[in-house]
Amino acid sequence: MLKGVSDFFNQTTLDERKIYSKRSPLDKIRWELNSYTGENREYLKVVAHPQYHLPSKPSGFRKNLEEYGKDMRRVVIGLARAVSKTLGFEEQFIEKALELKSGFDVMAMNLYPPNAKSKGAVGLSEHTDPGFIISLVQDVNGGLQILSHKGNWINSYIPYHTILIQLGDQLEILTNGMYKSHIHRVIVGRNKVQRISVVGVHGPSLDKLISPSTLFVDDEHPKKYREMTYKESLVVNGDDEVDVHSSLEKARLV
Ligand SMILES: O=C(O)CCC(=O)C(=O)O
Ligand SMILES: [Fe+2]
Repeated sequence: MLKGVSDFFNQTTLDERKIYSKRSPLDKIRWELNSYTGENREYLKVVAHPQYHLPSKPSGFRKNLEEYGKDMRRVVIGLARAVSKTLGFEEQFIEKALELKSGFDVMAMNLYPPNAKSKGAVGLSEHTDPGFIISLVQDVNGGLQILSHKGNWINSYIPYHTILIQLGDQLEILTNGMYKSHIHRVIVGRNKVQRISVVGVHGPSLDKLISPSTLFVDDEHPKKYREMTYKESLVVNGDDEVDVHSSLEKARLV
């Protein structure tokens, strides 16, 4: 799958990729190249569920990604059940609360240049991701940092053939802040070679209203987030659904 993504970036011309630049807020495929001090990243984001949208070139790319997407959905449902059980609730708790069966998934394929070709040290500035959970695979190690609860940046080490799972905004909202959406960033300052990551943002159904579950709210733990559909939360800052940008700050009540 990573080879397919690498072929997309390395075996197509810039003009072939530019076809997927922003055309409309309803785009299902979005490409962008950012090269400035705040961001050094080329990316392709595609809607992956309920329906998969993928460029037809290069050959093999589509098939590999579809297969990975299908397998990841099984992992996501499995994790939803495991987390529900860990919380002491019925197995279907998260699946139902987020309507994951018709969940909105986006796959972001990111290419970061080697440091010799980047403008500054930042690949992607600090942010959280929307959704229930976020899956991440990469071709070479280096760059992704996660903010610890003590406020230190931790370099992530992801062993080869491993999928890193991060928590997303809607899990934080559903649990009224018990689980925190991970703050992370990408640093390219020491990267000798280019790095590719494939990030799956696995979210609720677009029309599902997401708010803190009553199971997490009581006199000692007042409601910390306002209610919004997943779609509203994705577009409230003027972004498009396919951009999958966080709006957690807008949802916060306290
Ligand atoms: O490339 C990475 O390691 C992280 C990318 C990321 O955070 C994102 O696409 O939201
Ligand atoms: Fe992210």
